[in-house]
Amino acid sequence: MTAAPILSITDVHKSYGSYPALKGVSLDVRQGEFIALVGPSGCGKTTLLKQVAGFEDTTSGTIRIEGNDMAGVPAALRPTSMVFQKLALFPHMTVAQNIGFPLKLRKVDPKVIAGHVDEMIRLMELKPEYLTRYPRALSGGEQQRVALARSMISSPKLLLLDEPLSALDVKLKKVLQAELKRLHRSVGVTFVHVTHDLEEAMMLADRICVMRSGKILQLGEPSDIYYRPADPFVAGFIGETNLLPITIGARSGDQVSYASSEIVDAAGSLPSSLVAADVGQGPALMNVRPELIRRCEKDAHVDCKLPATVTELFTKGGTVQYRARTPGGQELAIEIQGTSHLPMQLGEDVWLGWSKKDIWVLKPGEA
Ligand SMILES: Nc1ncnc2c1ncn2[C@@H]1O[C@H](COP(=O)(O)OP(=O)(O)OP(=O)(O)O)[C@@H](O)[C@H]1O
Repeated sequence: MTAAPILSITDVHKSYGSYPALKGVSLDVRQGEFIALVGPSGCGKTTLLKQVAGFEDTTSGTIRIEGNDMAGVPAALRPTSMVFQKLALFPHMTVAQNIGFPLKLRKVDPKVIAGHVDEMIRLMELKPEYLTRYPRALSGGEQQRVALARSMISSPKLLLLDEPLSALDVKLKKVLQAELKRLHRSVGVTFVHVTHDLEEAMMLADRICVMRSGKILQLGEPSDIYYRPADPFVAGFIGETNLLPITIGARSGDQVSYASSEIVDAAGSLPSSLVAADVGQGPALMNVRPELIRRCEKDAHVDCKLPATVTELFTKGGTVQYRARTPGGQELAIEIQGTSHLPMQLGEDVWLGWSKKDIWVLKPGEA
């Protein structure tokens, strides 16, 4: 990282009574970055946003924005703006009054406010005739755009988004996701976005931060998180996956030998670049995503293959999802794209193969 981070969170703890909601979180966010915070319900995502926004005092640790320690700085004086899942639009104010409210609080001249409101309306692609309407006369998606417009009007350095799209239907959500991405590109503001939707996180974020039980498990680019998860929990949380038990042997040059009771691999070794640094000799897990697995012939020249019986199949639009079981009892998930005929039938004995380039070997642990 060359430039100083716009947001620097160092060893932040937050307890509610005796309950530790954040247990030593450290995170640096670069200027203009789009960070997605993901993790199971209750892992501390909203709590972390609240500490950054200044809605709550941290129990210990430091939060710096543009290098300035935020300890004791009230929310209103922080260069942040937060958008909530449940809209906090004022029902008795028009759209224009709602959007302009943060500037009114700062006693900005009403004419100047009107100019900024017009700018925000254009930025959020809201129709000018909405300005005089009340929130109840807008759709859910339009209300969320008004909320975004209001959060942007005070030119925050950091926009904190707490699941702003989760209440919208799927179609509208897609539209607003594209809007968020466009907004982020056009304004250059740094976004920290909490979401339950992993596809949304993958699609929007420059880096994804995976949290669990008040801690950060992994921070990385979407492809890193997806293809090189830090542990079995991240691997399974970030999409369906297969974790196949293997035994790691000796390293020799850039290859690591391995053995498996089920996987047939003529080479019996893996490039060490596919093995996480903390994996030593002994038990490990080979992470193989469902979409990397294909049906193959028994004598096919593929990097890895194993026999299995198809136990379930679900057609899902352009893809077919299968479940299969190996003779050793390993359950496998397989996803095959865009076929008009079914490549495998229920109950069929098949061989399944994959190439090594997108696998990842990680240490066993709590999934
Ligand atoms: N004001 C509070 N008093 C007591 N406990 C709280 C308070 N706020 C949050 N918690 C607890 O802290 C933990 C973290 O909550 P938080 O809202 O940050 O989770 P989250 O990851 O945002 O969850 P979700 O995805 O469900 O929104 C939860 O167990 C929650 O019950």
